[in-house]
Amino acid sequence: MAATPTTPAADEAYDVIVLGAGPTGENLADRAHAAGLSAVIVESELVGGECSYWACMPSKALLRPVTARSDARRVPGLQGAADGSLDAPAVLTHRDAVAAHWKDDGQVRWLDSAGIDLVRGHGRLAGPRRVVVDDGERTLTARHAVAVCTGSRPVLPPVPGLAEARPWTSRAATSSQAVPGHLVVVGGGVVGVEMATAWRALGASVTLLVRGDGLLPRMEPFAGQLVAAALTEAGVDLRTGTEVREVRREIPGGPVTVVLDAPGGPGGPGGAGRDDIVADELLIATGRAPRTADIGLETVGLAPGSWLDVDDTCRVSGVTGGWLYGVGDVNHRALLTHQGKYQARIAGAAIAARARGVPILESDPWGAHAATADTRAVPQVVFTDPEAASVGLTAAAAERAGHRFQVVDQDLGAVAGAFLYADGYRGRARMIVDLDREVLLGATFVGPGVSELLHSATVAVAGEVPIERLWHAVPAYPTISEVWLRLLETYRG
Ligand SMILES: Cc1cc2nc3c(=O)[nH]c(=O)nc-3n(C[C@H](O)[C@H](O)[C@H](O)COP(=O)(O)OP(=O)(O)OC[C@H]3O[C@@H](n4cnc5c(N)ncnc54)[C@H](O)[C@@H]3O)c2cc1C
Ligand SMILES: NC(=O)c1ccc[n+]([C@@H]2O[C@H](COP(=O)([O-])OP(=O)(O)OC[C@H]3O[C@@H](n4cnc5c(N)ncnc54)[C@H](O)[C@@H]3O)[C@@H](O)[C@H]2O)c1
Repeated sequence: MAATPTTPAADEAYDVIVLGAGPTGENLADRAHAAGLSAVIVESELVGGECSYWACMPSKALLRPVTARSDARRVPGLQGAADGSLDAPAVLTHRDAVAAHWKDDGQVRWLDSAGIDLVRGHGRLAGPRRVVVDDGERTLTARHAVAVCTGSRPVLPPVPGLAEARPWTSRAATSSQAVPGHLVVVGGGVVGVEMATAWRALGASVTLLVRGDGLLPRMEPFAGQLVAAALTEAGVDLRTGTEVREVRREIPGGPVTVVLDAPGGPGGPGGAGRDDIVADELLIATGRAPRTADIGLETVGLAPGSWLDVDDTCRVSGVTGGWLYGVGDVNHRALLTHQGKYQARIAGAAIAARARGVPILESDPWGAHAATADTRAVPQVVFTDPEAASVGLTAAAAERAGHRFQVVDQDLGAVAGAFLYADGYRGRARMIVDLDREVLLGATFVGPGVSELLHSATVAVAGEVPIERLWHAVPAYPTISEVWLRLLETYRG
């Protein structure tokens, strides 16, 4: 019997099509809509993206009880109240609520209220300004722009047996319903240290394997050192200079054997060697890759699977007609929710200006149409215990960039506010001063409660506030912010 011919659905036209409803895509669609453009978002999983369900929000829900308990333990009079272990089931239940039980009704309601259309399904480019959803079920065309906001996914290094062992990646590490007895974490970056902190405090034995000589290699070295000391004190078995050579898991869901190339002799193939670790679970936290392998990049002359190379308006380079944008993780400028949302505001404004035919965009650094902060003033908080917070350049990055600069350090524990915040407060602050322009290039704070201190530094770095004016920004006494005064006093002599 002949198949019934189907009529192809007519193209649906919008001013802007957004691929991916993570924090970046939502904000881009919102900006476009606020500028009077029609916008549709295509989403293959949950509206809200990685951040809401398997990244920022659930991970911070797991970490908040850890830092709250530590803070309480360091305040005289409260120690007894905060003794004992965390109530793991209560923490996991709260985490489930923070992740909205992996349902996106609330975010869909927000899209509705914002006047943004939603198409569920996998979106792919099909030539200039066209997107097909779920292999042609629907075809969308864009009058002005298509914005790829498809984010990133975890990378598994090419270790024999690793993929077959089905290790945890960030999704399982933020959504697991049970605490593993023994968790091995590979990678000493942000995901590795945050998840080692959380699962250790929830009761797991944790082994953290790092191939370099320290943690958090993109931050000032003292950040990794202080976090490493605290993790070790908390009972984490931290092993640096260690490579994973092979992984074996004979029974799905059963124990996993991690074979190491560690100093002191590798374990042999077959049986368990001296340095092998047998654990209940293995988390791989070794970085991210773009989610661009299957989005039709080849139909517009780009290489599938690549990070999208963009200009400061987030427009993708090398695409005729300039209608394609790459915003958020997918452009690899700064893999952080707040930076993706910032880029979305900038790109949304640029798309709207171009749609209106504005002849010259404000595309100089710090202009309305130029993403600038995502390369020059990126704030990041690592929510470990102690917290590590930084913005702008480290000393090493300032050196590489050829600046003439001075490093100014301060013991955070010596500040009155810190002394009151916690008994035996341990922490450190550093600012990097540009000696030619007398402004801050960067700042780093490590210690309990420093996350809320970071925005002051972000304002100073992004605003290029002259040191002589910062001298008049008087921190309230007795707060941890008084570290600013100590840093400036040290610098001015
Ligand atoms: C464990 C962890 C913790 C983190 N914690 C923080 C933190 O505390 N603070 C912070 O700032 N950042 C944090 N991040 C980083 C943050 O999660 C990302 O920077 C952020 O989610 C990027 O947003 P995005 O919108 O670019 O991409 P995503 O959030 O990844 O969203 C992309 C969306 O696109 C959809 N999609 C992909 N392909 C298609 C397609 N072909 N068709 C339709 N839809 C598609 C996906 O389903 C997804 O919903 C963390 C990351 C991890 C892994
Ligand atoms: N609090 C936050 O802001 C937060 C939290 C989590 C994640 N994130 C973002 O998510 C992104 C991903 O985080 P991540 O920790 O996966 O990546 P990352 O790039 O921060 O760290 C990955 C680490 O793994 C190491 N590594 C790479 N290959 C390895 C291998 N084969 N064996 C052992 N180690 C290896 C790297 O040297 C690096 O130190 C980051 O860019 C981060 O900004 C942010």
